[in-house]
Amino acid sequence: MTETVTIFSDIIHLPNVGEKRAAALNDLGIFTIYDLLQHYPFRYEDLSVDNIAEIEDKQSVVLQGEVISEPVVSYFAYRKSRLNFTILVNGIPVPVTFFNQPYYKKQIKRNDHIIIYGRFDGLKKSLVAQRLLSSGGDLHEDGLEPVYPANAGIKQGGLRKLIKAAYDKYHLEIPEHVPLELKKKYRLIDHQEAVKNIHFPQDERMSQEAVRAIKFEEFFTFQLRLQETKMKKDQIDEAYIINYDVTAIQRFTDSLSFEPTGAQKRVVNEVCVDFKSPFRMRRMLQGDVGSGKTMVAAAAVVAAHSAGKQTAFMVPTEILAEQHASSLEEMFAQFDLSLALMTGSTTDKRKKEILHELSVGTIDLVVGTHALIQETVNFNELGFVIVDEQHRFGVNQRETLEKKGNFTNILYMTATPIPRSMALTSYGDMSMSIIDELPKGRKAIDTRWIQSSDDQKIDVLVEKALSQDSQVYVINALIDESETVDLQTALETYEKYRSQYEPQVKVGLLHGKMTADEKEHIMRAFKSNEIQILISTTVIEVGVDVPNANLMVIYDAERFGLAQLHQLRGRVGRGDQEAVCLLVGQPKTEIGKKRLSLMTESQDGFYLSEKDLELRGPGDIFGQRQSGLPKFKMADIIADYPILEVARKEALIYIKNKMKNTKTKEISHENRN
Ligand SMILES: Nc1ncnc2c1ncn2[C@@H]1O[C@H](COP(=O)(O)OP(=O)(O)OP(=O)(O)O)[C@@H](O)[C@H]1O
Repeated sequence: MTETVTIFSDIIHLPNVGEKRAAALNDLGIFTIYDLLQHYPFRYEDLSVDNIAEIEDKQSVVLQGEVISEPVVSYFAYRKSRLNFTILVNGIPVPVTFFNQPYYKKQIKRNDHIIIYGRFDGLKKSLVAQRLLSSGGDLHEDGLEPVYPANAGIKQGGLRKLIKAAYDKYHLEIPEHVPLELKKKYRLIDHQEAVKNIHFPQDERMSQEAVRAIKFEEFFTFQLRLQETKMKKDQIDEAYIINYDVTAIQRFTDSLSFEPTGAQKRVVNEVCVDFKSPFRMRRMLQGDVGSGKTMVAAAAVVAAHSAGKQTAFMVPTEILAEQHASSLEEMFAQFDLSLALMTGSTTDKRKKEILHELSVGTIDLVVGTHALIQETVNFNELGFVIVDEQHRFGVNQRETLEKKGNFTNILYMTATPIPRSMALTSYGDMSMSIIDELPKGRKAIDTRWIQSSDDQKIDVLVEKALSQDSQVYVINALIDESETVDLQTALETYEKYRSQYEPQVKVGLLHGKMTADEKEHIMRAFKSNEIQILISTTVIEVGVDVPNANLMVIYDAERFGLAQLHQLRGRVGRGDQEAVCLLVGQPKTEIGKKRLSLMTESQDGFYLSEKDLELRGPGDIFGQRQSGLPKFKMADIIADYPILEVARKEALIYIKNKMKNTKTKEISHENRN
């Protein structure tokens, strides 16, 4: 039985596509026939005939004229050839040369009317021709010719022919996702029409209309998917309700040594509203560096506890787990709330105790690494899960933890401010909470930028910090993706600082080639002030808290993104002393300069992450693959943000209406029964 070929079938089913061509197409990201139709041009060549009176020197032109001399082929060098003849264009004779295309001689005859494309020499009034567009009785299609991303295995001409063939045969199967009323509202052409016009436009206006419709379609379908997942996950069930005691939260906030900021109070409230609702909470908490996320998490733990629910708090590394456990312990000092820490280093004996206590419910909160997702871990009444730096865990790991409870509410936290546009697109299926306010009295980190590695200036700062018993971070840039090169640079810096400062102070080295244990060991030594100067590559932890470190020197700062520099800078100034961050870098581009001067001007992570996105583009921030950002074929999250906003709003309305209609139908169905 032969398989029915549809627009979604493998590209190999198209005529003129063999294994080799299919492989070349695959390299361009084209796997199905529909992928091929969505392989959009990145520019157009204008193939309408030019007026010879208006053309300029070195311009690509299309000329139409009569051949007035016999075409002659002459050979030179090794297999090189020239085909020469003259055409008469509006009464002006124009000498034409085709290089290395002797075969055109057969198609071009004296007295023919032809149309050719090439580069015009204004001085000599001659044309170096590249293509014959029409000769004899051939029809020349006026208009714009698409130029596609291509490769050695499949070139422009081949792609154009394949796309044309695919369109002719399968255009009726091109899916339409945008509802008619939206197309009317935003004056969008049909998707099928748009695909046609993007590949075969008659003029610029048509191609622009196509681009607009395709971008909307891409964002709209993406948002529909996102919202649908959200709805599915938000199934109503009373079992999700956490009936907390509001006075417990009040007692907790009263017991703190500080007054929560407005943003902290607002976010605690947002979590509480979710707790009381019969939907599963899936909330992402974004907080700027040092904005006090831990307090918010703690208040939520107190709320869950007051309703008799246990909490699991998962973080990516042992150091962070220890850090969180100790600051939470401090916050719960006046509370009857039992906390345990469970990591890979927990002894077997202690682990056994914890496992037992978790299963009988005498531990209210367990903070830990992925040790928490082991099969042996069972809870008595797990109702709340917190995942810190969630992007560092796989989806499976997160789900395994969530499934350890029956109806768990989930709070994800991240210390990397995500620009609004990115957050909406990547995490649109979660609710979002933002802490964009720093605790009162927090001093700005004195951020300076020096152009060259002026050792003297750096030395003065390092010596000053050491004389005040402060500790120092020295960060080396990520030179390239290979850790080997990074390591080399870090090693050189390490040797330099050692020879300069040891044995009076101890210099430590941290890099990505170390095992997790070695890294933890060094970080611990730095935390406990056994090491005073820490030389590190970018492996230094997000969220690491060493309040005694008040100077950070960042070499080759121009190689970092703004968001990353901001994260790094946030490692200092966590105590009550003045902190300095010294950026050493000589950016070669204007953008590079702008980035470093922005760092000296702003301490606001959300502002900087937006700027970073503007300056670098989304792919550059973390590398497209790591960022988890969806890639669109035509639309661009940054440049087309206004369209994204509209598409998101409309997708939401569309889904809500759909749900309403389904309900109405169910009700009228019940009535009939
Ligand atoms: N409202 C507040 N007023 C004063 N100090 C606060 C307030 N909230 C939190 N803090 C203190 O600020 C410090 C930073 O808080 P926390 O560790 O929760 O920050 P964070 O959001 O996790 O930051 P990072 O992501 O940089 O680690 C802690 O020492 C905490 O006790």
